[in-house]
Amino acid sequence: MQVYLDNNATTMVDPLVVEAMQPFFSEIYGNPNSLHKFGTASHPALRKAMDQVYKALNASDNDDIVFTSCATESNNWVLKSVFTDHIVNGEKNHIITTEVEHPSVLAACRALENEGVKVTYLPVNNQGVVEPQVVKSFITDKTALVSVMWASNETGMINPIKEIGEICKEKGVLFHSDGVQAVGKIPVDLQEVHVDFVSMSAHKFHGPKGVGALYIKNSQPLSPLLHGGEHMGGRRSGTLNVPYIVAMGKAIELATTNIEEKMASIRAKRDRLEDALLELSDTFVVGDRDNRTPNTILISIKGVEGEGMLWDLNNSLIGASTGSACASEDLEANTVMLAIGADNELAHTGIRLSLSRFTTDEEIDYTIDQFKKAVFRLRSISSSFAKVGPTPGGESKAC
Ligand SMILES: Cc1ncc(COP(=O)(O)O)c(CN[C@@H](CS)C(=O)O)c1O
Repeated sequence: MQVYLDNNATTMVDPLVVEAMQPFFSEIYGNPNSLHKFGTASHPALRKAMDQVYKALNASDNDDIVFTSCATESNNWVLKSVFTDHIVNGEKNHIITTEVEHPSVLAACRALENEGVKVTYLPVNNQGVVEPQVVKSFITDKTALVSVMWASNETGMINPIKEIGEICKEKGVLFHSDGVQAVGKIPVDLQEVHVDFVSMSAHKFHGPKGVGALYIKNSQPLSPLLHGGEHMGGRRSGTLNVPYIVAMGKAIELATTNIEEKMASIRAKRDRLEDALLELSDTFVVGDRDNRTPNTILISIKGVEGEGMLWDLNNSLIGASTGSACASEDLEANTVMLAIGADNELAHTGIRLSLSRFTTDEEIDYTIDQFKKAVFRLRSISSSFAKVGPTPGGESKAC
């Protein structure tokens, strides 16, 4: 048996999505910007995909949704164009974000710091979420943008986006949320929550890699990141990737139809897995599961290096991660665990398990069995665990 539990890194493309893409490779393949029939033949499908995304997000007709190549592009677009539109002219000079954002936000912010922008990286609490009043306390009349991820790719913890949005609206500050780990996984209603910009990525909800989108509230101005053509109303140049846009529409429709039912089913499997793993001594899971995306567990196993655990699980054909795939090469401590106050040793023991709607009960049973065997094996050769020994009574909990 092989079990894929790294769905926060990327997901399998739903076979129904693959089917929806097919006609647009060799049958309806014209350039949508061409005026002839080969080009206009793709327009109905493009309109349908756009409608599917609007419906899934409950976006208003006054809002814009622009397809991009990925969420990394969407995140960079917001940050760099807010800089262009509101900071270069001297109107503002400050951006607020958090310490635990995805690298595509953090690296873009660091690039803007090199341009002289003042960036505040807010801390998170011991649950790994940022507190609205902390956001409010750092907003000044020079703040151009607040950027806070909707849900963490590492922990699944969900930030108080509605409350932060109300603060930003009251203060007249633009608000961006990296919605990659929320869209398609939990309800996102953009008429319920005030956010100016939301980034998303199809390969997180069973669409293909290489297509994402940016939601822009009230179609407000935002300078293009890419120039050179009137595509997407001049918002984002580049020939439309028709099969992938069609795929994103189908994928978001599948992911958000009966989403509560889908969430309940995934959550039940996740909770069963989490409860079983917490039976191991000296383990803890980051964040209260009631405020977490239904598919994610970030578990720390005292005395077991994350990378070692990954390889052991890999030998059992179980795919997991120690944190975001973008950081998988470095053997650094998990930054989110450091941010919530774990010490350096503990922060090296994090394992991220992320399920999907395709995860089966049999796969959960297999994972529980193999995970416990791996922990026993690795602890038996672990110098640190042997030295310390298990905590009497083996304190294990979600926190
Ligand atoms: C919150 C968040 N924001 C942006 C991205 C990037 O999405 P792209 O469409 O691939 O560019 C990701 C992708 N996180 C993967 C790969 S690093 C993970 O293992 O956590 C994300 O989780």
